Order: sequence, then structure tokens, then C-alpha cells
Amino acid sequence: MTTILIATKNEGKAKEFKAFFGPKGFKVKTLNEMDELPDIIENGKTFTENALIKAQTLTDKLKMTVLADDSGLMVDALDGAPGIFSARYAGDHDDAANNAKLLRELKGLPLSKRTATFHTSLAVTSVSKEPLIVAGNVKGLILDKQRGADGFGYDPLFYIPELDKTFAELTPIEKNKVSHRGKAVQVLSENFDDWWER
Ligand SMILES: O=c1nc[nH]c2c1ncn2[C@H]1C[C@H](O)[C@@H](COP(=O)(O)OP(=O)(O)OP(=O)(O)O)O1
Ligand SMILES: [Mg+2]
Repeated sequence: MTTILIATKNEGKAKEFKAFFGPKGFKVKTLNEMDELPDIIENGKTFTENALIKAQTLTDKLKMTVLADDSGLMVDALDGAPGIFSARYAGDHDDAANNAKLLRELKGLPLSKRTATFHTSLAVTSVSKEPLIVAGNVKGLILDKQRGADGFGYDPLFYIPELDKTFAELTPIEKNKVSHRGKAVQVLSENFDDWWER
């Protein structure tokens, strides 16, 4: 059985990928189950570069098949910030502080000008293979206060007008149908088997 390592410590993310690779006959592991990890310097200028750096560094060191996700939020009124710096927007990796900072930065701006895009880049790497790279995006609006209790990160502020709900008001299955990560996984599912057999 081939093992695929999901290059994340975020169990919420990992769960979605386990649901995808488990039925394909892969044994799925996350970084939380590895004891020796190389230092990974995510110094890319794009989500895709960072996902690729994470995945390829782990494949090179561990000789394993690896999937890495790099994702984040781009707010139009902030010229695309926080972007690749989404996890550390307010300093630490702290969702509450990040959301508070986002609300401060957008204070007073009407809803129509609070447009934003969530992005996910996925990179899959394996020994002596070219990387497989896919992406997904979703557009929404940043509310002026949080709504909903599910999800993680910026979910309580990210509002989908068509659903009249934030990501934090959706079940995981509902979120997957419309989210950046759900769309990227959809594209992955259309390309993975061909790439793996190549
Ligand atoms: O669906 C999402 N719903 C809400 N927020 C989200 C989502 N997707 C990414 N985000 C935010 C959270 C974090 O502030 C940053 C991701 O950063 P990102 O480096 O990809 O993930 P991470 O550090 O949580 O986990 P890891 O690097 O171990 O995969 O963007
Ligand atoms: Mg991260």
C-alpha cells in the first residue's frame, strides 16, 4: 500500500484529504504522525510556490508521496492582503486576532466594497515524478461582524451572498461544495489518476 503524506498539521484540512485518498487505496498520514521533519522555509511569492516548496522538500527528504495545501484570503480593498500571509496576518497563527485585524482594516467600508477571494493551491509530489499542481478559488464578501460557529480561520467573516451564509454557517459537506479547497480537490480528482499512472 502506498502512503501519502498530507503536509499539514491542521487536522481540519487533513480530514478532507483523507476522504479523498482513503478510497483510492492510499494510507494517509499527516505531519502530526511524523517524528522527524525537515525544516521547510516557505519563502515563495505565491500560494503555488509555497505549496510546491512544502511538498517537494518533504518528498526529497522522506522519499514519500506528499500533498501540500497552501491557501489564504485576498481582499480587493486591501490590494490582495493578507494573501500568502493569511496565517500570520496579525503576528501569530491566531484566528481570532487575524479576524479582528481584518475587521479593523475594513472598518467603515460598505459591504459592496468588501469583495474577497479565497484561494487554495495544491501540490502533489512523488519521487522521480513531475509535480501535479491544481488550484481552486471562491468569491465572497467580508462581513463587518462574525457569523456562525463552524469551520476555522476566516470562515465566520466570509459571506456567500447566493447562500446568505458565511462559511462558518455551512456544514463541512456544504462548505466543500463551494469552497476554494473543495474546488481544488475536485480538479485534483479529475487529474490524479492519470498523473499517478504516468
Ligand atoms: O477554508 C478556509 N476557511 C477559513 N480560513 C481559511 C481557509 N483556508 C485557509 N484559511 C486561512 C486560515 C489561515 O489563516 C490561512 C491558511 O494558511 P495555510 O498556511 O494554508 O494553512 P495552515 O497554516 O492553517 O496549515 P498548514 O500550513 O499546516 O497546512 O488562511
Ligand atoms: Mg501554514
